[in-house]
Amino acid sequence: MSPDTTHSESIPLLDIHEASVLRGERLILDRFSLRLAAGQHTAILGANGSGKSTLIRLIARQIYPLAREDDRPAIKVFGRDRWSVTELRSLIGIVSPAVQGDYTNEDAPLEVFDAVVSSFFAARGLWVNHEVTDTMRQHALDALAQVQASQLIGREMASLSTGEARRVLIARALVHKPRALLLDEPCTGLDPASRRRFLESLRQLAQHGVTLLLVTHHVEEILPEIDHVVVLREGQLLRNGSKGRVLTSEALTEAFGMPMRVEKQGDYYHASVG
Ligand SMILES: Nc1ncnc2c1ncn2[C@@H]1O[C@H](COP(=O)(O)OP(=O)(O)OP(=O)(O)O)[C@@H](O)[C@H]1O
Repeated sequence: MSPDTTHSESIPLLDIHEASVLRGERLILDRFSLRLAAGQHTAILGANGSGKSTLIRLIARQIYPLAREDDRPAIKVFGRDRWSVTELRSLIGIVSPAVQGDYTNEDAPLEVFDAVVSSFFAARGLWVNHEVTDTMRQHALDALAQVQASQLIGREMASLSTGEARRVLIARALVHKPRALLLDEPCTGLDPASRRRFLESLRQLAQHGVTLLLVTHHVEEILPEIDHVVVLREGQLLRNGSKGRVLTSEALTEAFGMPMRVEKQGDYYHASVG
């Protein structure tokens, strides 16, 4: 497929068709279908164990669906079912707490700029055989500036706060100028003020051409730019539609198995138990 057709806006970002995922003996996703248009900022919401991480791992090609009886591909990303992981990363950047743990490991020190620029080599840090070009250097500097993290250059990743390290990892994903960013629980570990600042920086990305797929337990983190919401429950798609239609007390009560009250507060939504 030519790069031009791959980048056509008419091709969905994600097209999952009756995908089933088995982990151990258990069917975690059961004939799961979901189609997201290119450019459609989306929040993926669900209780613990509802299948959010499994879905991310499926999109990231860390796990594979069961083969379908009719041999049709169960998952296509930007219209294609075959991608090398490196190719895919340059179209969808993925930032998750698991990735962050790997980059902030004190036993394997890593400087901030190296953490970002080494993304060009799909490596964790630079090695002697990696030749960093001026263009790569500039893209890395631009990406760090885009998430207000330039001042962190020179610091060890392990010395950063949770929010700082997360911004650096988003910069690492942004060096490829991806079309989409898949963020798994991006506000975990942030205090309320850091969370608000961090969400504002995500809004900037959303407004400048990066499609956001935000996986969260928290309705409060759904940015005004996100208009599409997917709710999972027990490995199934419970709701899928516009924010106004999906973020209701009734839907969240069903999703979390407990009475929930959803209210709109300005451009954001708020949910409480009871
Ligand atoms: N490797 C595995 N083997 C067996 N079961 C698994 C495996 N990985 C996940 N599961 C199960 O699959 C279900 C969905 O897990 P998943 O991690 O996708 O949920 P989640 O929505 O991301 O949860 P959380 O919000 O707690 O992170 C859970 O019941 C979990 O116990």
